[in-house]
Amino acid sequence: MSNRKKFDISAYFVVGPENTKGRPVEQIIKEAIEAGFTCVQIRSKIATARELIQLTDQAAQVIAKAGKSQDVTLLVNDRLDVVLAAKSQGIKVDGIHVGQWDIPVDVCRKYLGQEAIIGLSARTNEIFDYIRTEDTSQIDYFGVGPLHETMTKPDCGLDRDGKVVTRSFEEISKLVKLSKIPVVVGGGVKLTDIAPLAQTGAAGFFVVSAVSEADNPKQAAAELVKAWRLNSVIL
Ligand SMILES: Cc1ncc(COP(=O)(O)OP(=O)(O)O)c(N)n1
Ligand SMILES: Cc1nc(C(=O)O)sc1CCOP(=O)(O)O
Ligand SMILES: [Mg+2]
Repeated sequence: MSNRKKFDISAYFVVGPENTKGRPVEQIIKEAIEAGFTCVQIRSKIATARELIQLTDQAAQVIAKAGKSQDVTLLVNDRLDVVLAAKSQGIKVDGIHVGQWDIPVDVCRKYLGQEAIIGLSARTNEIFDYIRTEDTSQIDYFGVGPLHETMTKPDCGLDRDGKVVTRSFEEISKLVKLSKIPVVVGGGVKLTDIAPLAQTGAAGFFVVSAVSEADNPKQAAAELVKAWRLNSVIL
């Protein structure tokens, strides 16, 4: 199912070793997947390239052991080099997530090919401009946020004055209606956000800490997935 025509970003887990309170990343990924998460992004600002390749390998193996290689999408944040190295080692990684200041989408597409899944994030108001002015045909989804200020990524949503600008459900609904590609929303997302978020028509939510820092990650993940399924307007 993880190809450009059919992939599921409804419950999207972003994680790296700095997010797990010292617990093994692969164990928490395993629990998130068992609980029904549909997409995993390996994201670390401290891990080396070799560590990121290893984490990607571990995630791919966990997904395969759960029998979900065709159902759960595995992406790497920022690092085209890591995706290429992982693929060259035979690791099943489906694509990359980049921001507007990262490796450009056309370069990712050139090296990863037409089958790869490429997500792009930007601040919501920039995405409105992006949708109006740019060709989005090479992008598979937009990652949008922050819904709330978050310690996981303190620099997200910063405006020119250094103030964090968060996104309203109304803005997200508007963006979802305008966008030709799916929109996944994150940034401080907690269980209580899932129902109103699902009602915006977004394709999904992404979280780091709501799962990775939970006392019981599997239970936290299961509650998020259940809430999304109960409230989603997308069938
Ligand atoms: C699904 C998703 N959406 C947004 C982001 C943020 O990407 P970016 O702005 O490039 O910031 P970093 O994650 O690289 O710090 C994301 N990673 N995933
Ligand atoms: C990786 C990332 N991107 C964001 C954005 O708004 O673009 S917020 C974010 C981190 C989200 O972590 P948590 O679920 O712990 O708040
Ligand atoms: Mg980035």
